[in-house]
Amino acid sequence: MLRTVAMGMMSGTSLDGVDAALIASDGETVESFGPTLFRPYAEAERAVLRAALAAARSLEDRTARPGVLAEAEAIVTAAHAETAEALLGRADVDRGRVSLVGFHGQTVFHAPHRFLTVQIGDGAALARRLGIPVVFDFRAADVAAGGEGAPLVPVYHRALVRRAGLAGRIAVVNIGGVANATLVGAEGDLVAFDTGPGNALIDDLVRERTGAAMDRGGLLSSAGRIDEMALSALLDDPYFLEPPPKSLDRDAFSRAPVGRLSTEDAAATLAAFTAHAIAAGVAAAGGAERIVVCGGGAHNPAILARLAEASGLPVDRAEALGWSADFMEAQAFAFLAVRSVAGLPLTFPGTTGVGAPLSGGVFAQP
Ligand SMILES: Nc1ncnc2c1ncn2[C@@H]1O[C@H](COP(=O)(O)OP(=O)(O)OP(=O)(O)O)[C@@H](O)[C@H]1O
Ligand SMILES: CC(=O)N[C@H]1[C@@H]2OC[C@@H](O2)[C@@H](O)[C@@H]1O[C@H](C)C(=O)O
Repeated sequence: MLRTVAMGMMSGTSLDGVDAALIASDGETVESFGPTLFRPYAEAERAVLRAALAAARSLEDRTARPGVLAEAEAIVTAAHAETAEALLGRADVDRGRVSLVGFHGQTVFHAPHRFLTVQIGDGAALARRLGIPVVFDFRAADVAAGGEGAPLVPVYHRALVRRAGLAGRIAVVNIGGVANATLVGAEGDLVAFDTGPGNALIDDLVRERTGAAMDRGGLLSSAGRIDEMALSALLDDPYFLEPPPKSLDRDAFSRAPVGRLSTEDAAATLAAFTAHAIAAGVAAAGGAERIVVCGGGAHNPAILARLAEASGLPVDRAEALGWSADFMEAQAFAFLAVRSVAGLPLTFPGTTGVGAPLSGGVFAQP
């Protein structure tokens, strides 16, 4: 099949900013990885996005943009246009060769059992502004067909595992705001699901207690002691008993059990919560020979150490395999855009619970 140079852009549940990455791919394999760019949200933009997340909880219609949601959508579209322009303008990028953009947008609400998943961001406006076709609204078709609408990245994880020629069953784990795992079997069979919290609870705790956006380098999580009672209370949630496929909204868990702990102990306990939920999820899904970690949580040594301990498995960061921990999702949406245009499936019974492999995404011409 013909290869496309595509740009993928992701604004994840942690609300940290826009990740953009270029890849060359035919939608089956990844020929090469290109330059990447991260554009953080300004604190004022992030405040509007947080307000939009709260407002979106009462949405009944996924296309409605009442009040702050319209403002947030304009911010998301503008931030992505700016990021794409900046990446396309770089000296190491040949703008004329980039022929497709995959635009995830920003999830503001995810309730697939109510047939509702809401990603804000105007794909048609982005296509016009960039003069490049854009694929967006990747989750809607899967949810409409009865799937979870997430995770979508597993088919990209499989392409990377095949490309690296890894043997055995591999767990690729993304620790973003929420954490998700893809188990890639030796035959390429896929089981995927959101494991539980990623960094969102830690981010919210640290913002409230210190004003910082994150526990950078895991310094607080590493300095604290895990409160086992609080950890048990956190893990005592029916979500962890549900079989995969399953997916989560960013704000599915409460951090009330760590409310009385010092900031360090609370952060350590929340890091352990993330790690234990991943380890338990991987084990319940049949286990793996190794775990490869990507997403921002790969920068938190307390999460990685607890994950190795709780799973008893070798845990590597994506970089150990030559993959990008920070831009894997952006690359994935480039890959998914190419698959969408080719009519290839994005989701599978094992990844979202959809009845049969299904393509998705909405195509916008400039
Ligand atoms: N240097 C760092 N030290 C510690 N934590 C970090 C570091 N860099 C990023 N993180 C954590 O990772 C988060 C961002 O991760 P990432 O970009 O993978 O999430 P996302 O893509 O927004 O979310 P999701 O995958 O759920 O959609 C930050 O909010 C922060 O908690
Ligand atoms: C609804 C939604 O946006 N979910 C995100 C979120 O962040 C991580 C996890 O929860 C995953 O399910 C998904 O993102 C990645 C990119 C995915 O779809 O694979």
